[in-house]
Amino acid sequence: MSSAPTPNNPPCPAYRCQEKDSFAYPTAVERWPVILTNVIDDVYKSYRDEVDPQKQREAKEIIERIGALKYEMQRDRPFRPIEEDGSTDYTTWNAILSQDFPNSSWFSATWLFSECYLYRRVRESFNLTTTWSGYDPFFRQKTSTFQGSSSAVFDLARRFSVPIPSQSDTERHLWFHELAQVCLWGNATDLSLLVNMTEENIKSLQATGAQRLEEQEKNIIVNDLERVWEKVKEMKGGRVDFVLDNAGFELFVDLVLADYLLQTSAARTIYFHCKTIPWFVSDTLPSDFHWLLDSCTNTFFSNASEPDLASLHALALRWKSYLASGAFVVESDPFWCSGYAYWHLRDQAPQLYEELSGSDLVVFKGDLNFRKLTYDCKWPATTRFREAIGPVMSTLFPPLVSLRTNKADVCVGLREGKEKELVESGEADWRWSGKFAVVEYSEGRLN
Ligand SMILES: O=P(O)(O)OC[C@H]1O[C@](O)(CO)[C@@H](O)[C@@H]1O
Repeated sequence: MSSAPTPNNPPCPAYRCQEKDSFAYPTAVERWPVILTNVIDDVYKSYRDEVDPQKQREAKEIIERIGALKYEMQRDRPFRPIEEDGSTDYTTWNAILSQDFPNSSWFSATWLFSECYLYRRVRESFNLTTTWSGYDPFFRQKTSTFQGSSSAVFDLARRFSVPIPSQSDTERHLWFHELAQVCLWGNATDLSLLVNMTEENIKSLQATGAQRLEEQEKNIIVNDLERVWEKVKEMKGGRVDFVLDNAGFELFVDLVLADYLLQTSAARTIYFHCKTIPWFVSDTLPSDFHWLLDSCTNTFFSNASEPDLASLHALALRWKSYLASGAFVVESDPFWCSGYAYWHLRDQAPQLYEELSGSDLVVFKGDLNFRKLTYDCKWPATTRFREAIGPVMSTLFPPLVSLRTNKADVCVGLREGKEKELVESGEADWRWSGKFAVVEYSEGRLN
């Protein structure tokens, strides 16, 4: 590699929305317009009964701005700077725009950057108002999808509401494998992709039973789970960090795994890293985290049976007690909502990097985190994960694992011949169909 990678010049050629054979293209052409239209519909629903004239006027302004954004994006106009919108990060955005994307437009820039910029522009539309600046236009969708996940939520609550009895090493091993897989497949159901999925499709992806997990295990095309277990089984009262992805069901299963790590004393503290602004539709904000705990103890799932509700309440009360005792810590940092790949974590967010350096294991959930770890570029699929996450993350950072269902082109870590097998077995869209997953581990800093 001749020079250090930069956002518009990753270590391998970038995926760009203008490339019709990449998932970037349908994402920009078909999915982004739907997502923006849904934002408009949501604001409309929220303001139509509003009596405050300022709120009404500002809602109309937001709708106009999102309409203009959609027009600009669909016609591949050049990027413009983020307005001074009262946020702390607009200068960082404008610096990257002028340094790295001075002549770029929506389809010519890297897919990773364009998509992050899209969500930052949505936020700008709200930030520029007085009465809507804290509003999350995706909250309604997040809550209704969580409501639709109730059968998997209660399956898990019935099993895990009671504290885990003491376990033999073999039992611990088996439980860890099962819960890590539940946590992995919880990523299959994110809202930006599920625009066209039926409730039945979603339920099948969320199935938590052992038999179903066993069937799905063959779809984990890179599986380092055993290496993760080797690390976890040695841990005693450590620190684990979850760089979260989606709110709702995915967060729920993250909490189940985190709870298991606490109860088995592998971890003493679990840090959850949330987004700072509404992001990729369903990503977790600190408010979503607290909302989830509340929705499991209030009347949100009011149609469930008494025993089911009692299980869920018991589980959520235990999680709340972890928050109160400091065993669960909720954090957020603007870096997670920047346009930078994680190759730049140390230089762009030194404090966050420093803090994460104290972790024993950092769990990166979901597709976008994987894209950012690997710089979202055209690595040969057999590239080693260590190489794709770059020198800092592979040799100076703590052990890390990415739990990701594949929803974008980039993929690394495959064994020789696997890609060919997938394509020949009729899975031409294996990179982004969401049917396959990877668990990729880096043992991190060289002591
Ligand atoms: O919630 P996740 O797993 O990060 O998925 C979001 C991803 O899904 C997609 O919407 C699929 O392309 C990507 O844009 C993004 O990387």
